[in-house]
Amino acid sequence: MSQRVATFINIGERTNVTGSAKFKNLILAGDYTAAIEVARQQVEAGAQIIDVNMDEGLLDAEKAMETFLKLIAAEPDIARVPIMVDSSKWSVIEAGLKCVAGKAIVNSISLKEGEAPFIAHARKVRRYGAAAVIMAFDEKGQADSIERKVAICKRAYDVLVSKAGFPAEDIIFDPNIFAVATGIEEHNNYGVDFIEAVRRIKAECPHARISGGVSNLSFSFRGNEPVRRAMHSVFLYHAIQAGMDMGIVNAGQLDVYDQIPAELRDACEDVILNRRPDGTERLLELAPRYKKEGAVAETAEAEWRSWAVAKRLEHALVKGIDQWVVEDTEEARKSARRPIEVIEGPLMAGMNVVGDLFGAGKMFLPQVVKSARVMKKAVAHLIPFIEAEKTEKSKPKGKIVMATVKGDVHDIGKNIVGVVLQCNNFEVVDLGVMVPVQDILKAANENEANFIGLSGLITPSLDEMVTVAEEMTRSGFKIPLLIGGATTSRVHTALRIAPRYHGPTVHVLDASRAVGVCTTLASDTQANDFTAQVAAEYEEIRRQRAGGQKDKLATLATARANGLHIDWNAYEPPQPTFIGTQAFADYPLEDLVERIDWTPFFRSWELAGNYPKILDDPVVGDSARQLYADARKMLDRIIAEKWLTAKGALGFWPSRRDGDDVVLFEDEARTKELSRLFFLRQQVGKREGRANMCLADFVSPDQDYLGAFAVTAGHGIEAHLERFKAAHDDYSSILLKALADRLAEAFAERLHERVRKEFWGYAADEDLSNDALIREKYRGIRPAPGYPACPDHSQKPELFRLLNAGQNAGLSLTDGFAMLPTAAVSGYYFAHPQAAYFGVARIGKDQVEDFAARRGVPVAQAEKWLRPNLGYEV
Ligand SMILES: C[S@@+](CC[C@H](N)C(=O)[O-])C[C@H]1O[C@@H](n2cnc3c(N)ncnc32)[C@H](O)[C@@H]1O
Repeated sequence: MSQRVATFINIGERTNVTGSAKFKNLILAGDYTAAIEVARQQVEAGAQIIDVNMDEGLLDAEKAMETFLKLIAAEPDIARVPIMVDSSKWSVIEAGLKCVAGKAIVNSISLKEGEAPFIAHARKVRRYGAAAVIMAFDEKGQADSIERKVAICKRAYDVLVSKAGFPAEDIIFDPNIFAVATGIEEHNNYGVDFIEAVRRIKAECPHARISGGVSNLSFSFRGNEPVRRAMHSVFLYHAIQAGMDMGIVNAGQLDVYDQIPAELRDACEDVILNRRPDGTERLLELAPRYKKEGAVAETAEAEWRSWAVAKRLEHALVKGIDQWVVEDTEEARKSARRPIEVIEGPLMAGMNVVGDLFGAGKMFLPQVVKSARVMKKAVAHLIPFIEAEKTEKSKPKGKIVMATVKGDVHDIGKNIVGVVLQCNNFEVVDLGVMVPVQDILKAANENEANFIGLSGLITPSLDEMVTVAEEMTRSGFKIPLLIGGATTSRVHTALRIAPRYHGPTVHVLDASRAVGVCTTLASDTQANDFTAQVAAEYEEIRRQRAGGQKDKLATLATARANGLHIDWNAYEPPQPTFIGTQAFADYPLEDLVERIDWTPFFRSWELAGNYPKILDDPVVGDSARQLYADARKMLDRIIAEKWLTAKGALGFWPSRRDGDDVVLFEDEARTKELSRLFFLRQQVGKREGRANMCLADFVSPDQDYLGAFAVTAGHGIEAHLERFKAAHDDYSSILLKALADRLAEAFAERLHERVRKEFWGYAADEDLSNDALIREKYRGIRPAPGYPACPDHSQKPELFRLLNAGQNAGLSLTDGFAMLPTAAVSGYYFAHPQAAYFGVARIGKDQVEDFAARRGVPVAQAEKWLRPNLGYEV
């Protein structure tokens, strides 16, 4: 099969006014520029011949044919494929033939009006050196049975060869493909008739070729593209084996026969080969299920594998197919002067297409990451050759330490920038993702870096970048700081980051600018001018932004007076079933799967929309479905092969509120103080009747309880990340990280549910669906340090101490209070029915001083911890 498929010729059908409404409208509107693009797209999608038809009542078809073909002749990338001049009018065909420089194909002539005109037309075709499509048509009409198909073709063949001197190899028969599965019994054998006729015509008419308009076949399934594509693929699979040489078919829209789901493929086969009387009913029954399933495979594999190597590399990059990338890269390398040219040429060109599609919203992050995986594999193959080639002269232009900052796992942008810089002779020290500031500075020192590049995709990264800038200043760095990533901007860099760093700070818009910026900054002559110019631009941005008025904050005393006043006399605090902690050493992952909230999973890949609706989204649905299928597949393996271990701890303690603190005790008598948690209160002005909230307000000043938890699903992840790293597989790596995050969140959700029903037991009868759980329709909250109601991350060490999270859950904290393993969730449990989430937002200096005094730390330390919430400049 594959051998024959490789020689099968696709005839593009979109430049046909009778078949494409879009093309017709362009021609009617005289928009030939856009019409030519249609031809180009066809060729790019793999058409090896393009069929041009201008048979439209409102058109001067001869003129249109002439104009269009002349324009095409001037486009080398289109003109390289033969043109099929298609018309039912001989005058139009002749007008076309006059404009085609290379070998043309006439579509079509037939015995419809008898032998004499047929011979006359054939002779004329011959004079132009063209080939011709011969329709299986005679004086009696179209051939509809095997016998008539074969008989008419044989007769035409004999006439052409013996009477018109027509070369047999220039004869292309079209024995008519008719629609099957129409509900009319006579039509059931049409597929078989065509295939059988092909076999016999090939035997009886040596050297002649066979073609056909494939889309007719599936006419009854209009509107169901996936089923139509499957039918076409199955049909061609058999017809090509029988000897079909070419076909009018949308080349980019054929599924790979082997990849069609077996059930659908069998049903199509039953219909096309007329294998069972109820074939049509069965396919009709099945069809709706596949309507939304999308493409089985974008382009028939055999087809794109035959393209030129640069085109193949581009296709592999755009489609994220890594199967052949090493062999294609090797082929490109062999024909390149230097290995680096493969990167600078076809690979970068392919990545540019990816970048453009991504930018235009036609491609989404999961696909881009798959593309990056292809790129990485290609580059990994080339690196040894590039290294081997390096001479004394090619010293790196500079060294850059790059990192995705702490709190962020996204590194595609960074990786691409890294690749581009490496290709341009910069040395890249890539520290990976979630890199704490200390590690960045340490690496920069150790490597004597010339620049530091920070990347981030999520908003919290912006603050982390400010921290890095401050730390760089504190540590006396002077080297340029480059800021990049989707969430960053020139304005944020100018307003927040640049003022915190004493050296040059430059926002780099995208990978393509990175080389220019680094080259300029590495240049002895240009660096100073450039940094001065950027600094002046940023100063101007700051000047323009200055002066915006902010709401006035209430004093801490006023805010406290306006706190939430719960009637504690009317409340009986529920007693937990135990005091102290409980550990879960190996929580079953199976128990977590149904608690997974998939919506944030898609968001982490920048696919907007709620699960499960997102799977049917008209824009991102295809991407989302593909990603979801990959995720479920990996999740099954995570569980079956126990890639990850979930560990956690929870605890309950007698407690009491003390101002804005909550005091925890070892004993029910509340005499032995165990801990004190320091909460913050809203100070932004409130409307009448709205409280200035603080989490402490939800705890009784007499006798109450507070709970806490810390869970992770990240144990064991490293070995697998290493494995993916070795395979240059960022896609699987990020997928695994995202799934581990999901499992950790699901663990938190599941544990909270058990807390309410079992361990604290204040809602034993709760019975909520997963959807209701996700919407947090239950009593009580589990606020997490670092989130808006308790934005202070620095309370995490105390939380971890209380839970003995190190021993009980194998969890630790980085210097920046990020939890390790990364897939982790922690927080407090509040049980009061009025407990709700809120945001502390901006706070005043009076509260920061009060907070510092309560915690026994200098005000400056408190300001550092609370920086994102400070309502004043420091
Ligand atoms: C980040 S989402 C996580 C749940 C989501 N279903 C998931 O799987 O990703 C919600 C959690 O964030 C925390 N959270 C949300 N809003 C908060 C707030 N204002 N203050 C404190 N914590 C908050 C709580 O721990 C809450 O359970």
